[in-house]
Amino acid sequence: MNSTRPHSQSGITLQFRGVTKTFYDRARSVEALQPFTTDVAAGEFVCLLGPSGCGKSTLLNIVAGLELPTAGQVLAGGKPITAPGSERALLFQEAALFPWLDVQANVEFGLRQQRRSAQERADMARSLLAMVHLTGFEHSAVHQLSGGMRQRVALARALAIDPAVILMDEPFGALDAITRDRMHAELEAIWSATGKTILFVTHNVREALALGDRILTFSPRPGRVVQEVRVTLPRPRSLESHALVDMAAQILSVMRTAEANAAALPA
Ligand SMILES: Nc1ncnc2c1ncn2[C@@H]1O[C@H](COP(=O)(O)OP(=O)(O)OP(=O)(O)O)[C@@H](O)[C@H]1O
Repeated sequence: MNSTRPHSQSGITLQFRGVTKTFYDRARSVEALQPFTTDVAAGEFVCLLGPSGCGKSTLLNIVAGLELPTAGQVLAGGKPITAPGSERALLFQEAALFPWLDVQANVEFGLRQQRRSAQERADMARSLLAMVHLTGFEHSAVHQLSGGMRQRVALARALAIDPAVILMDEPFGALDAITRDRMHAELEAIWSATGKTILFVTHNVREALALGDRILTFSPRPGRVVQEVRVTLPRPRSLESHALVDMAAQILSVMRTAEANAAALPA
C-alpha cells in the first residue's frame, strides 16, 4: 500500500475546549451543543454517538472548519481550527462524488490541485483504489456503482490528499447490514495501516462499538456528553460477542434515560 506513498501522514491530536454552538436566525435561537471538552489522541478512533439532532454533525463541521463555534475552540495538532484545511477530510452519508468524472478521476481530483504529474496521480489513485478493493473499476462511471462502492471511492479520494484526520458523518448509514459490516472491516484495516485520527458520527450503538477506541454518547439537543466509554475489546470485533452485546445494552440504557430526561423538560 505504501509503495507510492512512502511519507503517508499519520494522525494528529484534536483538543476540544468548551466548544459550544447556538444557531441564530431572525426569529429564534437553537442551542445545538453545550460546552464540549475532550482530547483526542493522535491515531485514536473516536465515535460520536447520539440521537438525531443532538449536534453531532455540527461538531464535525466545526472540526472540518465549515462552522465556527459560538464559544470555545478546537485545536488540530495544537493549532486552532478557523477554516477548512487539507489535514482534515470530511466524508458524508451520501458520497459526494463528481458525477461527470470516472472513478479514477474522482480519486485524482485532490492530487490534480496539488499539481502532481499525471503518472504520479495515476499510480497513487490505482494504489488507493486497490486499498479500498476497487481494482478494475478505475474507469467506471459513478452512477454505475453501488452505495458501498461509492463510499469506497469517497474514502480513496479523501485518503489521496493524505489527511491526518478523517471526519466521517454517518458514512455507512444508507448501506445494508452486510455491506456495512464489510465496510467496517475495511475501514478498520485502513485505519490500522495508516494511523489516521478518525472522528466517526453515528446513531448506531453497534457500529460505534464495532469501530471505536472510545465512544462519546450525546444527549438529545442541546447535545452534551452523557457517557464516555473506552472500548478495549480486541479487534476485529464480532458484533455477536457477548461482551459487545452487553456493552451495547448498557449504552442504549444510558441513551434511553437521556431521551426520557429530555422529553420531561419543558419545550
Ligand atoms: N444552520 C443551522 N441553522 C439553524 N439550526 C441548525 C443549523 N444546523 C443545525 N441546526 C440545528 O442544530 C441541531 C443539531 O443539528 P445537527 O445536524 O448537528 O444534529 P445531528 O446530531 O447531526 O443530527 P442527525 O443525526 O439527524 O444528522 C438541530 O436541531 C438542527 O436543526
